[in-house]
Amino acid sequence: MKQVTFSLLATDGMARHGRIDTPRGEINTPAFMPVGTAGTVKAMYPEQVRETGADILLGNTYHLMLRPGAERVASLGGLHDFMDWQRPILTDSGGFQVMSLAKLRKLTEKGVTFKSHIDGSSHELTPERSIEIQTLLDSDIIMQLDECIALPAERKEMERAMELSIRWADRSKAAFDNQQNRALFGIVQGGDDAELRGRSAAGLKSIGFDGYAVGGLAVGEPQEVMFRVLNEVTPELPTDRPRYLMGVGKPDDILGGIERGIDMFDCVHPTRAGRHGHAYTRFGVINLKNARHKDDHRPLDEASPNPNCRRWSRAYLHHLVRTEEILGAMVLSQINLAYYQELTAGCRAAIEAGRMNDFAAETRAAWAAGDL
Ligand SMILES: N#Cc1ccc(CCNc2nc3cc4nc(N)[nH]c(=O)c4cc3[nH]2)cc1
Repeated sequence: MKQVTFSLLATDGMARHGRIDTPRGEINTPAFMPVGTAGTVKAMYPEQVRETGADILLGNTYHLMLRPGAERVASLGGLHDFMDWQRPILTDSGGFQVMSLAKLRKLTEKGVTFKSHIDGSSHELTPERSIEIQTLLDSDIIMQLDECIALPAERKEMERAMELSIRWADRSKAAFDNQQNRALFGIVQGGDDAELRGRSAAGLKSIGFDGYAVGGLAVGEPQEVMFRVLNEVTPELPTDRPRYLMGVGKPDDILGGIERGIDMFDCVHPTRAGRHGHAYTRFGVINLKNARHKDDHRPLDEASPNPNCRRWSRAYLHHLVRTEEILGAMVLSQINLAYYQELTAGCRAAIEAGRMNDFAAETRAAWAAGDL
Protein backbone atom coordinates (compact mmCIF):
# COMPACT_ATOMS: atom_id res chain seq x y z
CA MET A 1 0.00 0.00 0.00
CA LYS A 2 1.62 3.27 -1.14
CA GLN A 3 2.45 5.38 1.89
CA VAL A 4 3.06 8.60 -0.05
CA THR A 5 -0.19 9.90 -1.55
CA PHE A 6 -1.38 13.18 -3.09
CA SER A 7 -4.82 14.72 -2.52
CA LEU A 8 -6.03 17.61 -4.70
CA LEU A 9 -8.06 19.78 -2.29
CA ALA A 10 -9.03 22.82 -4.37
CA THR A 11 -8.34 24.50 -7.70
CA ASP A 12 -8.66 28.10 -8.88
CA GLY A 13 -7.96 28.39 -12.58
CA MET A 14 -4.72 26.42 -13.15
CA ALA A 15 -3.63 26.99 -9.53
CA ARG A 16 -3.98 23.98 -7.15
CA HIS A 17 -4.10 23.52 -3.41
CA GLY A 18 -3.22 19.99 -2.31
CA ARG A 19 -1.62 17.82 0.32
CA ILE A 20 1.00 15.09 0.09
CA ASP A 21 0.73 12.57 2.94
CA THR A 22 3.96 10.75 3.82
CA PRO A 23 5.06 8.46 6.70
CA ARG A 24 6.96 11.44 8.15
CA GLY A 25 4.15 13.98 7.92
CA GLU A 26 2.10 16.00 5.44
CA ILE A 27 3.23 18.54 2.86
CA ASN A 28 0.74 21.32 2.11
CA THR A 29 0.96 22.49 -1.48
CA PRO A 30 1.83 24.84 -3.11
CA ALA A 31 4.97 24.19 -1.08
CA PHE A 32 8.38 25.86 -1.02
CA MET A 33 11.20 23.48 -0.03
CA PRO A 34 14.22 25.10 1.64
CA VAL A 35 17.46 23.64 0.30
CA GLY A 36 19.64 21.72 2.76
CA THR A 37 22.29 20.80 0.18
CA ALA A 38 24.82 19.00 2.43
CA GLY A 39 22.47 18.01 5.25
CA THR A 40 21.92 21.50 6.61
CA VAL A 41 19.88 24.53 5.59
CA LYS A 42 22.77 26.93 5.88
CA ALA A 43 22.79 29.14 9.02
CA MET A 44 19.53 27.64 10.30
CA TYR A 45 18.69 25.17 13.08
CA PRO A 46 16.25 22.49 11.78
CA GLU A 47 13.57 23.63 14.26
CA GLN A 48 13.93 27.21 12.98
CA VAL A 49 13.34 25.93 9.43
CA ARG A 50 10.15 24.27 10.67
CA GLU A 51 9.07 27.46 12.49
CA THR A 52 9.20 29.38 9.19
CA GLY A 53 6.40 27.02 8.04
CA ALA A 54 8.38 24.52 5.95
CA ASP A 55 6.86 21.02 5.76
CA ILE A 56 9.73 19.51 3.73
CA LEU A 57 13.31 20.29 2.82
CA LEU A 58 15.65 19.29 0.05
CA GLY A 59 18.94 17.35 0.14
CA ASN A 60 21.40 16.65 -2.66
CA THR A 61 22.69 13.25 -3.72
CA TYR A 62 25.78 14.80 -5.36
CA HIS A 63 27.02 16.61 -2.25
CA LEU A 64 26.13 13.87 0.24
CA MET A 65 27.65 11.05 -1.84
CA LEU A 66 30.95 12.97 -1.88
CA ARG A 67 30.83 13.99 1.76
CA PRO A 68 30.17 12.25 4.16
CA GLY A 69 29.14 9.40 1.78
CA ALA A 70 25.77 7.66 1.38
CA GLU A 71 26.80 4.43 3.14
CA ARG A 72 28.13 6.45 6.10
CA VAL A 73 24.84 8.40 6.41
CA ALA A 74 22.94 5.09 6.25
CA SER A 75 25.14 3.58 8.98
CA LEU A 76 24.33 6.63 11.12
CA GLY A 77 20.59 6.03 10.76
CA GLY A 78 19.80 7.92 7.56
CA LEU A 79 19.63 11.62 6.69
CA HIS A 80 16.68 12.47 9.00
CA ASP A 81 18.50 11.25 12.13
CA PHE A 82 21.86 12.51 10.87
CA MET A 83 20.58 16.12 10.69
CA ASP A 84 17.69 15.69 13.15
CA TRP A 85 14.98 16.80 10.74
CA GLN A 86 12.16 14.30 11.28
CA ARG A 87 9.75 15.63 8.64
CA PRO A 88 9.81 14.83 4.88
CA ILE A 89 12.93 15.23 2.79
CA LEU A 90 13.13 15.30 -1.01
CA THR A 91 16.50 14.51 -2.54
CA ASP A 92 17.64 15.52 -6.00
CA SER A 93 19.29 12.74 -8.01
CA GLY A 94 22.65 14.39 -8.62
CA GLY A 95 22.61 14.84 -12.41
CA PHE A 96 22.18 18.59 -12.33
CA GLN A 97 24.87 19.11 -9.70
CA VAL A 98 27.35 16.84 -11.51
CA MET A 99 26.91 18.94 -14.67
CA SER A 100 27.15 22.25 -12.78
CA LEU A 101 29.86 21.44 -10.20
CA ALA A 102 31.94 18.36 -10.99
CA LYS A 103 35.14 18.27 -13.04
CA LEU A 104 36.16 16.02 -15.95
CA ARG A 105 32.65 14.69 -16.53
CA LYS A 106 32.09 11.81 -18.96
CA LEU A 107 28.49 11.10 -19.87
CA THR A 108 27.55 7.78 -21.53
CA GLU A 109 24.37 5.72 -21.93
CA LYS A 110 25.28 3.97 -18.67
CA GLY A 111 25.56 7.12 -16.57
CA VAL A 112 28.10 9.81 -15.74
CA THR A 113 31.61 9.53 -14.34
CA PHE A 114 33.24 12.60 -12.80
CA LYS A 115 35.88 13.96 -10.48
CA SER A 116 34.78 15.46 -7.18
CA HIS A 117 35.00 19.26 -7.10
CA ILE A 118 36.15 18.86 -3.48
CA ASP A 119 39.14 16.48 -3.68
CA GLY A 120 39.33 15.26 -7.29
CA SER A 121 38.33 11.68 -6.40
CA SER A 122 36.60 9.66 -9.15
CA HIS A 123 32.91 8.80 -8.93
CA GLU A 124 30.14 7.32 -11.07
CA LEU A 125 26.43 8.05 -11.03
CA THR A 126 24.03 5.78 -12.87
CA PRO A 127 20.21 5.70 -12.57
CA GLU A 128 20.59 2.61 -10.41
CA ARG A 129 23.29 4.07 -8.14
CA SER A 130 21.34 7.32 -7.70
CA ILE A 131 18.25 5.39 -6.57
CA GLU A 132 20.48 3.33 -4.24
CA ILE A 133 22.04 6.48 -2.71
CA GLN A 134 18.66 8.20 -2.19
CA THR A 135 17.33 5.01 -0.59
CA LEU A 136 20.40 4.79 1.69
CA LEU A 137 19.69 8.41 2.73
CA ASP A 138 16.13 7.21 3.49
CA SER A 139 14.67 10.13 1.54
CA ASP A 140 10.86 10.41 1.36
CA ILE A 141 10.65 11.69 -2.22
CA ILE A 142 13.41 10.68 -4.63
CA MET A 143 14.18 11.85 -8.16
CA GLN A 144 15.15 9.93 -11.29
CA LEU A 145 18.63 10.56 -12.69
CA ASP A 146 18.30 12.83 -15.70
CA GLU A 147 20.36 15.04 -17.98
CA CYS A 148 19.61 18.75 -17.69
CA ILE A 149 21.14 20.99 -20.36
CA ALA A 150 21.55 24.76 -20.25
CA LEU A 151 19.48 27.03 -22.47
CA PRO A 152 19.68 28.21 -25.21
CA ALA A 153 20.54 24.92 -26.92
CA GLU A 154 20.28 23.31 -30.36
CA ARG A 155 17.10 21.27 -30.86
CA LYS A 156 19.14 18.12 -31.60
CA GLU A 157 20.92 18.50 -28.26
CA MET A 158 17.64 19.07 -26.39
CA GLU A 159 16.16 16.00 -28.09
CA ARG A 160 19.18 13.82 -27.29
CA ALA A 161 19.18 14.76 -23.60
CA MET A 162 15.39 14.38 -23.37
CA GLU A 163 15.43 10.90 -24.92
CA LEU A 164 18.35 9.80 -22.71
CA SER A 165 16.43 11.08 -19.66
CA ILE A 166 13.40 8.96 -20.60
CA ARG A 167 15.61 5.84 -20.88
CA TRP A 168 17.13 6.73 -17.50
CA ALA A 169 13.61 7.27 -16.11
CA ASP A 170 12.78 3.70 -17.09
CA ARG A 171 15.92 2.36 -15.40
CA SER A 172 15.27 4.53 -12.32
CA LYS A 173 11.73 3.14 -12.01
CA ALA A 174 13.04 -0.44 -12.30
CA ALA A 175 15.75 0.18 -9.70
CA PHE A 176 13.17 1.86 -7.39
CA ASP A 177 11.53 -1.55 -7.24
CA ASN A 178 8.12 -0.23 -6.22
CA GLN A 179 9.15 0.85 -2.69
CA GLN A 180 5.97 1.71 -0.79
CA ASN A 181 7.39 4.03 1.91
CA ARG A 182 8.79 6.67 -0.43
CA ALA A 183 7.83 8.31 -3.72
CA LEU A 184 9.73 8.40 -7.02
CA PHE A 185 9.29 11.41 -9.31
CA GLY A 186 10.05 11.52 -13.02
CA ILE A 187 11.59 14.66 -14.53
CA VAL A 188 10.29 16.22 -17.75
CA GLN A 189 12.99 17.53 -20.06
CA GLY A 190 12.90 18.93 -23.60
CA GLY A 191 14.35 22.43 -23.25
CA ASP A 192 12.12 25.21 -24.58
CA ASP A 193 10.64 23.06 -27.35
CA ALA A 194 6.92 22.27 -26.91
CA GLU A 195 7.01 19.10 -29.04
CA LEU A 196 9.99 17.68 -27.12
CA ARG A 197 8.35 18.58 -23.80
CA GLY A 198 5.17 16.81 -24.91
CA ARG A 199 7.11 13.68 -25.88
CA SER A 200 8.94 13.73 -22.55
CA ALA A 201 5.69 14.07 -20.54
CA ALA A 202 4.06 11.27 -22.54
CA GLY A 203 7.08 9.01 -22.07
CA LEU A 204 7.13 9.55 -18.31
CA LYS A 205 3.35 9.05 -17.97
CA SER A 206 3.60 5.72 -19.79
CA ILE A 207 6.29 4.60 -17.32
CA GLY A 208 4.23 5.93 -14.39
CA PHE A 209 5.56 8.00 -11.48
CA ASP A 210 4.32 9.18 -8.07
CA GLY A 211 4.96 12.77 -9.13
CA TYR A 212 6.29 14.73 -12.10
CA ALA A 213 9.01 17.36 -11.97
CA VAL A 214 9.56 19.97 -14.66
CA GLY A 215 13.32 20.02 -15.08
CA GLY A 216 15.57 21.79 -17.55
CA LEU A 217 14.38 25.24 -16.47
CA ALA A 218 15.96 27.99 -14.37
CA VAL A 219 19.05 27.26 -16.42
CA GLY A 220 19.57 30.72 -17.88
CA GLU A 221 16.38 31.26 -19.86
CA PRO A 222 14.30 34.44 -19.47
CA GLN A 223 11.25 34.21 -17.18
CA GLU A 224 8.84 34.47 -20.12
CA VAL A 225 10.41 31.37 -21.71
CA MET A 226 10.03 29.47 -18.43
CA PHE A 227 6.39 30.55 -18.17
CA ARG A 228 5.69 29.63 -21.82
CA VAL A 229 7.12 26.13 -21.23
CA LEU A 230 4.96 25.77 -18.10
CA ASN A 231 1.86 26.88 -20.04
CA GLU A 232 2.61 24.14 -22.57
CA VAL A 233 3.71 21.30 -20.32
CA THR A 234 1.66 21.38 -17.07
CA PRO A 235 -1.61 20.61 -18.93
CA GLU A 236 0.15 17.42 -20.16
CA LEU A 237 0.81 16.24 -16.61
CA PRO A 238 -1.59 14.09 -14.54
CA THR A 239 -3.85 16.19 -12.29
CA ASP A 240 -3.78 13.59 -9.49
CA ARG A 241 -0.02 13.73 -8.99
CA PRO A 242 2.19 16.56 -7.64
CA ARG A 243 4.04 18.80 -10.11
CA TYR A 244 7.49 20.07 -9.00
CA LEU A 245 9.34 22.92 -10.73
CA MET A 246 13.02 22.32 -9.95
CA GLY A 247 15.35 25.09 -8.84
CA VAL A 248 12.75 27.86 -8.82
CA GLY A 249 13.03 30.55 -7.78
CA LYS A 250 12.49 34.16 -6.84
CA PRO A 251 9.08 35.12 -5.39
CA ASP A 252 7.69 36.32 -8.74
CA ASP A 253 8.83 33.08 -10.40
CA ILE A 254 7.02 31.07 -7.72
CA LEU A 255 3.81 33.11 -7.94
CA GLY A 256 3.80 32.67 -11.73
CA GLY A 257 4.54 28.96 -11.36
CA ILE A 258 1.61 28.48 -8.97
CA GLU A 259 -0.68 30.32 -11.41
CA ARG A 260 0.44 27.79 -14.04
CA GLY A 261 -0.33 24.66 -12.01
CA ILE A 262 2.90 23.93 -10.14
CA ASP A 263 2.65 22.44 -6.63
CA MET A 264 6.28 22.28 -5.37
CA PHE A 265 9.33 24.52 -5.60
CA ASP A 266 12.91 24.55 -4.29
CA CYS A 267 15.65 27.12 -4.59
CA VAL A 268 18.87 28.11 -2.82
CA HIS A 269 18.00 31.74 -3.57
CA PRO A 270 16.36 32.81 -0.27
CA THR A 271 19.21 31.45 1.86
CA ARG A 272 22.01 32.48 -0.52
CA ALA A 273 20.51 35.97 -0.95
CA GLY A 274 20.22 36.23 2.85
CA ARG A 275 23.94 35.45 3.26
CA HIS A 276 24.63 38.23 0.75
CA GLY A 277 22.60 40.87 2.61
CA HIS A 278 19.35 40.78 0.59
CA ALA A 279 16.09 40.66 2.55
CA TYR A 280 12.78 39.60 1.02
CA THR A 281 9.73 41.42 2.38
CA ARG A 282 6.08 41.88 1.44
CA PHE A 283 7.24 44.98 -0.48
CA GLY A 284 10.00 43.30 -2.47
CA VAL A 285 13.71 42.77 -1.92
CA ILE A 286 15.95 45.22 -0.06
CA ASN A 287 19.75 45.26 -0.32
CA LEU A 288 20.88 45.91 3.24
CA LYS A 289 24.50 46.39 2.13
CA ASN A 290 23.48 49.78 0.74
CA ALA A 291 24.85 52.71 2.78
CA ARG A 292 21.44 54.44 2.68
CA HIS A 293 20.39 52.17 5.58
CA LYS A 294 23.17 53.12 8.00
CA ASP A 295 21.09 55.62 10.00
CA ASP A 296 17.66 54.12 9.35
CA HIS A 297 16.09 53.29 12.72
CA ARG A 298 12.95 51.82 11.12
CA PRO A 299 12.45 48.05 11.38
CA LEU A 300 12.40 46.08 8.15
CA ASP A 301 8.58 45.69 8.21
CA GLU A 302 6.72 46.68 11.38
CA ALA A 303 3.53 44.93 10.22
CA SER A 304 5.21 41.62 9.39
CA PRO A 305 3.99 38.48 11.20
CA ASN A 306 7.70 37.58 11.55
CA PRO A 307 9.17 39.04 14.80
CA ASN A 308 12.61 39.20 13.14
CA CYS A 309 11.23 41.80 10.70
CA ARG A 310 10.15 44.01 13.62
CA ARG A 311 12.86 43.45 16.22
CA TRP A 312 15.88 45.27 14.80
CA SER A 313 16.49 48.53 12.92
CA ARG A 314 17.55 48.52 9.29
CA ALA A 315 20.68 50.28 10.53
CA TYR A 316 21.54 47.30 12.70
CA LEU A 317 20.87 44.79 9.90
CA HIS A 318 23.03 46.97 7.61
CA HIS A 319 25.78 46.90 10.27
CA LEU A 320 25.62 43.10 10.55
CA VAL A 321 25.85 42.73 6.77
CA ARG A 322 28.66 45.24 6.28
CA THR A 323 30.74 43.69 9.12
CA GLU A 324 29.94 40.19 7.78
CA GLU A 325 28.80 39.18 11.25
CA ILE A 326 27.48 35.58 11.37
CA LEU A 327 24.23 36.83 12.90
CA GLY A 328 23.54 38.72 9.66
CA ALA A 329 23.47 35.50 7.64
CA MET A 330 21.35 33.81 10.31
CA VAL A 331 18.74 36.57 10.60
CA LEU A 332 18.38 37.24 6.84
CA SER A 333 18.19 33.51 6.02
CA GLN A 334 15.33 33.19 8.50
CA ILE A 335 13.60 36.35 7.23
CA ASN A 336 13.79 35.18 3.61
CA LEU A 337 12.64 31.62 4.26
CA ALA A 338 9.78 32.93 6.41
CA TYR A 339 8.72 35.27 3.59
CA TYR A 340 8.74 32.43 1.03
CA GLN A 341 6.52 30.39 3.38
CA GLU A 342 4.24 33.41 3.92
CA LEU A 343 3.86 33.69 0.14
CA THR A 344 3.02 30.02 -0.46
CA ALA A 345 0.70 29.91 2.58
CA GLY A 346 -1.09 32.97 1.19
CA CYS A 347 -1.51 31.19 -2.15
CA ARG A 348 -2.92 28.07 -0.48
CA ALA A 349 -5.51 30.16 1.39
CA ALA A 350 -6.35 32.21 -1.73
CA ILE A 351 -6.89 29.08 -3.85
CA GLU A 352 -9.06 27.57 -1.12
CA ALA A 353 -11.13 30.80 -1.10
CA GLY A 354 -11.29 31.05 -4.90
CA ARG A 355 -9.46 34.40 -4.89
CA MET A 356 -6.06 33.49 -6.36
CA ASN A 357 -6.28 36.21 -9.04
CA ASP A 358 -6.97 38.90 -6.43
CA PHE A 359 -4.21 37.60 -4.16
CA ALA A 360 -1.71 37.56 -7.03
CA ALA A 361 -2.70 41.11 -8.05
CA GLU A 362 -2.45 42.38 -4.45
CA THR A 363 0.95 40.69 -4.03
CA ARG A 364 2.37 42.13 -7.25
CA ALA A 365 1.00 45.58 -6.39
CA ALA A 366 2.77 45.48 -3.01
CA TRP A 367 6.03 44.44 -4.69
CA ALA A 368 5.66 47.28 -7.21
CA ALA A 369 4.78 49.90 -4.60
CA GLY A 370 7.65 48.74 -2.38
CA ASP A 371 8.82 51.75 -0.36
CA LEU A 372 12.09 50.06 0.58
N1 LIG B 1 20.99 32.08 -5.56
C1 LIG B 1 20.71 31.34 -6.37
C2 LIG B 1 20.35 30.42 -7.39
C3 LIG B 1 21.28 29.48 -7.87
C4 LIG B 1 20.90 28.60 -8.88
C5 LIG B 1 19.62 28.67 -9.41
C6 LIG B 1 19.25 27.80 -10.53
C7 LIG B 1 18.63 26.51 -10.05
N2 LIG B 1 18.06 25.92 -11.22
C8 LIG B 1 17.84 24.63 -11.35
N3 LIG B 1 18.09 23.71 -10.39
C9 LIG B 1 17.78 22.51 -10.97
C10 LIG B 1 17.91 21.21 -10.50
C11 LIG B 1 17.58 20.16 -11.38
N4 LIG B 1 17.73 18.86 -10.95
C12 LIG B 1 17.50 17.84 -11.81
N5 LIG B 1 17.68 16.57 -11.41
N6 LIG B 1 17.09 18.07 -13.10
C13 LIG B 1 16.86 19.30 -13.58
O1 LIG B 1 16.48 19.43 -14.76
C14 LIG B 1 17.13 20.42 -12.70
C15 LIG B 1 16.98 21.72 -13.15
C16 LIG B 1 17.32 22.76 -12.28
N7 LIG B 1 17.35 24.09 -12.49
C17 LIG B 1 18.69 29.59 -8.94
C18 LIG B 1 19.07 30.47 -7.92
